[in-house]
Amino acid sequence: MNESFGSRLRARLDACGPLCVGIDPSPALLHTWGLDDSPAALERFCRTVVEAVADVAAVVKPQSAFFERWGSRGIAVLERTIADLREVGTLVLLDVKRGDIDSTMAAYAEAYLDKGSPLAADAVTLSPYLGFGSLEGAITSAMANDAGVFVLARTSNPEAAGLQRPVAGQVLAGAAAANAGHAPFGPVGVVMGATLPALEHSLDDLNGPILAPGLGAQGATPADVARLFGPVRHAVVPSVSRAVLADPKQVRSRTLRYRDECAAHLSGAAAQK
Ligand SMILES: O=c1ccn([C@@H]2O[C@H](COP(=O)(O)O)[C@@H](O)[C@H]2O)c(=O)[nH]1
Repeated sequence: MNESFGSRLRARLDACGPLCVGIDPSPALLHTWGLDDSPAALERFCRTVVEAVADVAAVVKPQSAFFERWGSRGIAVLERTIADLREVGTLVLLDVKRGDIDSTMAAYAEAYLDKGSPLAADAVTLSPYLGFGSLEGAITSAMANDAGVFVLARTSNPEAAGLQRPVAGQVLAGAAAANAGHAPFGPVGVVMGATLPALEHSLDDLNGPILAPGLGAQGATPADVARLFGPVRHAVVPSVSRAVLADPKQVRSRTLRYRDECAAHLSGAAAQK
């Protein structure tokens, strides 16, 4: 695999439409599915989701926390889930929100981005709160491995606003600088919630993808995605977890509905421009 993450993401968005589906096997969802809270149930949950969405979601985003809570047995399920998805060509964005200093950050990059690692994903989420520069090694590693990173800029949770608002511009500027000259996207995406009341920064110069979580359970709608991200509709990847995972029999149909509604609203935003 020698194609950059940006090229692979572009191809996948063009082929499958603009949706990221989260795999969030929380105790509550396992219970709703009639499963016990165990690593075996975790595996069954993941296999069901992979079978339902792997060919229709551009990106699948396992939430690492729900695997980590089972220690090595949960991590083993995460490894298999990542491998199953990548084998069929679905892009895997591992939601781990890591961020640290030099050699520690390098170890995280090795764990999640190095092609040879058992946990290697196509991209990971990173936290920039030790300084955007602390992520440099991970960005270099992402490029070397044809992988990507998504840096938290303005997250979907309401309590983030006070902390993130003053620094989001720096995060976006750092991402744009790292992406300069790359086509069709650079390797550095950003996370901007679909729940935001408004975008306070332009994303025109980002030249990278935008993960927009918050659809469904957190209250954002496909119309919100188009309202916020219409001007960068080619680069936005709205993300939904609980709203498609709530019923094991409806994971695929709900995924298709969210995907098609997002695509329709985003193309409507194009028509209005
Ligand atoms: O800003 C952010 C960044 C990450 N998340 C994660 O996405 C999913 C959202 O799940 P829903 O069920 O669709 O609400 C979850 O794993 C979060 O940790 C986010 O919500 N917001």
